[in-house]
Amino acid sequence: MHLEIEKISKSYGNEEVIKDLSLQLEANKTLSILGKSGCGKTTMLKIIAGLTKPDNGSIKMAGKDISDLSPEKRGIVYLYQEDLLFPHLNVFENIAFGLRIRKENEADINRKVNEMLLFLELEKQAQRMPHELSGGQRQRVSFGRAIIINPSILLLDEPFGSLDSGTRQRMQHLFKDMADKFQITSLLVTHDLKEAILMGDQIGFMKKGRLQVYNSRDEFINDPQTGVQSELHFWEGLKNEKTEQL
Ligand SMILES: Nc1ncnc2c1ncn2[C@@H]1O[C@H](COP(=O)(O)OP(=O)(O)OP(=O)(O)O)[C@@H](O)[C@H]1O
Repeated sequence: MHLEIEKISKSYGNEEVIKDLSLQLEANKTLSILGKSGCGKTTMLKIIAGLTKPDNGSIKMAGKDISDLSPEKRGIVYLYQEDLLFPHLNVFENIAFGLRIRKENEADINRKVNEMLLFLELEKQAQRMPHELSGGQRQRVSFGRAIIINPSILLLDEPFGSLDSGTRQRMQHLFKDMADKFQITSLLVTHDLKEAILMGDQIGFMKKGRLQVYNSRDEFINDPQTGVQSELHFWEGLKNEKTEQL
């Protein structure tokens, strides 16, 4: 198992924000987690990234306990909605940044960044500065920057939240292609039911700090608390009304 979280909890004052949270995630899979605002999704991601210390519980990666490792040593990338690009660096250099920090040689950097630019369909924008890009293009650059360093786990916090629905859909498909090609293991949190179903190999539902993971899409769809059933009834009701009017 690539990621194993066992019985993590976290309180702020009297508020228990994460309650006995456990999950397991295989390598090269995506776990999407659906939950309402305030249910503890971001806190969970911060704990996995090492930015927040849990009160109890353990985190293992590839069998090794990483609970006491600093964020830098975990090799995890945490990408959130407002993730900013470096404004003074062009697209190429934004994507190359992590490789330069790791002191990779120039030929490797050029090869990897050019491959990534091609994949992201950003080769024509390579020399542009972030302020000269659209929201969707900026988003693609931030994915490229995150994925090029081959993170052990990619944590995505509402990554498509600020995009219009067409761009959002394109980005969801692009991310799925990238996850396959670059063999990414990721956790993605979202408020969006369809996004959770579309993106996840496994789907989790978080409510008031408790996480339930469903191992199949059917299990998730059939549980009334996930909201899929009421969504289906809504559309069915609308369809029947229309048919009656005809
Ligand atoms: N540093 C902190 N100090 C005190 N309380 C906090 C802190 N961080 C989060 N909380 C509280 O923990 C709860 C969960 O917050 P969290 O940000 O994890 O929710 P979320 O599910 O990510 O919400 P959203 O979808 O709105 O981002 C909230 O009630 C929040 O007020």
